[in-house]
Amino acid sequence: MLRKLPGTEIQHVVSTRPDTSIVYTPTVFKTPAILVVLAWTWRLVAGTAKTVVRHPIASALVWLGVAVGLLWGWRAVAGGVAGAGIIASIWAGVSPRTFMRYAGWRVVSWWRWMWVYRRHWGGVMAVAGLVRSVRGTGYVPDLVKVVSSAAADTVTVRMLRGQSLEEFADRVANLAHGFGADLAVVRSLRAGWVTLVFPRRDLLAVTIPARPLPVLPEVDSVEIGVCEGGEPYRLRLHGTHVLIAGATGSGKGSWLWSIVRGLLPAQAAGRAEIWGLDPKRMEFAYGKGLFTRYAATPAGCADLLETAVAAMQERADRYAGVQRFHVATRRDPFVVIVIDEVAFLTAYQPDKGLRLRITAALATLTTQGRAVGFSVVAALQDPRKDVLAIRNLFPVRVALRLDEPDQVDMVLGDGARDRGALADQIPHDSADPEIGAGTGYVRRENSPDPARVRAALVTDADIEQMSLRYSAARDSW
Ligand SMILES: Nc1ncnc2c1ncn2[C@@H]1O[C@H](COP(=O)(O)OP(=O)(O)OP(=O)(O)O)[C@@H](O)[C@H]1O
Repeated sequence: MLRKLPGTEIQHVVSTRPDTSIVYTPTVFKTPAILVVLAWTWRLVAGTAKTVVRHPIASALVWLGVAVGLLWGWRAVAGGVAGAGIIASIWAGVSPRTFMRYAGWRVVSWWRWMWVYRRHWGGVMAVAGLVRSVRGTGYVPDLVKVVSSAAADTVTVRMLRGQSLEEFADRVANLAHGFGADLAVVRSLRAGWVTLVFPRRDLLAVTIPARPLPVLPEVDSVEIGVCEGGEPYRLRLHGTHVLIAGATGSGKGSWLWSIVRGLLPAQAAGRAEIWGLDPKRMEFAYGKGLFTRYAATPAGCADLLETAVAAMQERADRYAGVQRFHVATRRDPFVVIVIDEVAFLTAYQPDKGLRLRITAALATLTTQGRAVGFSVVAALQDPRKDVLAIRNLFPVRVALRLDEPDQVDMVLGDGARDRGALADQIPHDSADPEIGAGTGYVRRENSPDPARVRAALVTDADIEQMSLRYSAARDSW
């Protein structure tokens, strides 16, 4: 083996153990001291400038402390720190919200940047396989910014040139464990940049009570629940169609009822109509007085869908050449057709004639309804294509808890699971059905990154209250 080594390198071989790669003694070049001093000075200046640019407030405080110390001595610095501490405590006591917003979270962000991320950055990147070596020099993705909130740390990273988002997405588990989080979500920011979100406290772990009924009639979007960061989550309805997929007990009902709840004031004002299709007779029957129209039998559902198609086409004829977009009015209300377990109507329906009628009506509504104010919201358990061939006609899709990892991309589109939509890992406990129920990932129309959200639970008591207030004793069925 040694004979095969080229030329003089044989002299430098220091290890030839069979279980390790060959190690050579390094060739030492004597660098002039002045070059070493210049290189270190340059690194110091560049590092300081970078720190000042990235952390202007913290840097200014440090410089201020140094200046005060030089001018008036360390007692003055200690007095200043104590004074600032007292002011901060009073501020935090009087208005904790503004204190955290303008000062507290900045300090937490800085601390976590330094203690959690900066300290372990190189090591975690190397172990996760995100460091690249080019001609013997190692390159590490650049940790640019950390923003902490009650819910999560959001870490902004500049990738190495030539690196892709997918490389980070493939290593979410390594990154999460490396930085002491339970999970990590990778989001694209812009070309060459990536955002890593490390949830710290799961704001979605608790059941969210039904959202307040809107004060004004709303049709564009309705408040469904809460986003991962704690902000309200609104689902757009007008001008789109929504597919909600989730295993049994995943909480599809809370999504459907939150949609109904959010539209009730608009329906009462005559600007919206909610049509309910309830083939299992389990979901909407309890509050069927809340729907403008309601059907439960397969034949009734087929008739209702065809009625919707006819109304949609009549509206499209009227609009042709006159108006291109729908505006919800009393004459032309926004019609939302809410369907529980659509597979009962499309795949499991034994009557082929009915199945074909229903599939054709659904395809027509989902391809032509958006512009004229007809939206379909459908829920189903099994997202396979043979169960709902037209699933791609739903621009907004929601993946609640799913049984298998493959189903995530079936619902949210290719690569969604790699981007952090771990719908197959949403917790479930048959002893406590509320655990994880209503939690899901949403792929929005304008972003490839899935968002984790949780719908509010609309209880039977909420439905009773809504019925008392809004049931207009409809006689349409
Ligand atoms: N958003 C939520 N928050 C907390 N608990 C919820 C939520 N949604 C549903 N649950 C709980 O989970 C249980 C199952 O919910 P739900 O019936 O809506 O599931 P599903 O997906 O419609 O199931 P199936 O397909 O079998 O009808 C409910 O009884 C309720 O206790």
